[in-house]
Amino acid sequence: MPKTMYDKIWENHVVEDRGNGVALLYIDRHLVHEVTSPQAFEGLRQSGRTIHRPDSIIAVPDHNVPTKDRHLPNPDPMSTAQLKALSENVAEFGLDYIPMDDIRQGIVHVIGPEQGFTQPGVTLVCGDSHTSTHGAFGALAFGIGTSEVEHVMATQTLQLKKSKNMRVTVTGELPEGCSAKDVALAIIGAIGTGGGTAQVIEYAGPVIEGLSMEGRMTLCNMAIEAGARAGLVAPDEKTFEYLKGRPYAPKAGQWNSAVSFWEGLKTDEGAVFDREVVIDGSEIAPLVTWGTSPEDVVPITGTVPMVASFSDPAKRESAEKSLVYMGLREGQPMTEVPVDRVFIGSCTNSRIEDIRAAAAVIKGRKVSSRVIEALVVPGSGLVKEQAEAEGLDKILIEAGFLWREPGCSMCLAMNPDKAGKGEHVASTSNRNFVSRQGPGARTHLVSPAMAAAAAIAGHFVDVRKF
Ligand SMILES: CC(C)[C@H](C(=O)O)[C@@H](O)C(=O)O
Ligand code: SF4
Repeated sequence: MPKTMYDKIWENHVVEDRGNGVALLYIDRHLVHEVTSPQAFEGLRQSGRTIHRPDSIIAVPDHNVPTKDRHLPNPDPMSTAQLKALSENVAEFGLDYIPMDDIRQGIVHVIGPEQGFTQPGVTLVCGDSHTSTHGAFGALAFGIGTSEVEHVMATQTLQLKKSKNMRVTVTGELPEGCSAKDVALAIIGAIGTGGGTAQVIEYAGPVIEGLSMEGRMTLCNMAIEAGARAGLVAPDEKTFEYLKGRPYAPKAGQWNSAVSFWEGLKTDEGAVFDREVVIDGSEIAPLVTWGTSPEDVVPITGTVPMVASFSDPAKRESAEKSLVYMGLREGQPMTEVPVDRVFIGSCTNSRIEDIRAAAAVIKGRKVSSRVIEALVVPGSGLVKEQAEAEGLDKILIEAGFLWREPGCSMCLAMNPDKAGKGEHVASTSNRNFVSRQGPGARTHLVSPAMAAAAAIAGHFVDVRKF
């Protein structure tokens, strides 16, 4: 019977079939950050257990790290405690660790692929919901809770229920001025934040094939915002090219056999998906969110929706609340929404391609005087180094942007980078929840090019006409 890529990876990892679609699955790789690991290490210590395969783990601090003045004491005692716990735990358990002052440090979902640790066909977990990012390489990658982190550390397995197969095909050609972020937002806008529940989404079609690895990561990163267990893209020449020569990638002697195994992972001709969604990529426009859920998207050419336009009463009620929180009025053109702060970063959009896209818009222009602060936070030290080698930092700094050290930063404000109450933030991150970027802050999700254009204009603007 023809199989999907998800079926194949699942079957390759079953240790024990427990019936009813439940199985004990072997976990190949595990990424660890400071927020969701302290209790897991503590649990191991208390039960006198060790880590089954220390070589399956890379640990890195990212959420709490300050993005400036790293030589000074961390102002937040909770962050300090978590960062200290991570460095002590990795030493005690003998794990690969990328400390804060290492050029390779960065957001866990940026550094995994960058180090070649993320590979096609593997099962990869992390105590973090955006682990779906790694599906861009054809890895079965998903977020787990802290108790599962401990379980994987101790046993290298997880008991899981198999998800359903869903395929989202994006046809046609992406219009000028649109990027992977707009594709991700368009999909969530179409299927909703519950659209992928209990499913693994395989992204396919010419638009997906045309995306770079960075773009595919942006797309899979947001699979979780559509409620999916994981996102997947079939590995191809771009995937192999990206991985070749990276520190953890297969070495010369094993490379060819790895590639032929990876080539066999793609979904077989005629495999049946439980659900198929087709989106016309040529209809996608640069998108902006107006509400407090990632599904609340409108094209930049559009207006804030009328509450009465939602047929579902629950959605009507939440739209009403969102508009009050966001300080927007029904029918307001999106280009009239002001921007007080700009954040270009996060595991969604902090890779070199994202910084290049922002710099291309910003070059020779100045950040609007109404913008309090415009931040660019590269996803890793290596991204930062590359951007600086290309002179992108200079373009950004000359325009009035702040150029920072890598980390999660204002994506979730677990560090000193926060937006103020009532401020509208043009943000390249993935969640626009209430107070996500600081108490009372109003997040609008956009692509890097759209965030850059908003910084210059001081309000949202169509980057295609900019
Ligand atoms: C802190 C962590 C548990 C959390 C997650 O799992 O996603 C964070 O990364 C986020 O983006 O909200
Ligand atoms: S950048 Fe944001 S979404 Fe990504 S791991 Fe960090 S906090 Fe979570």
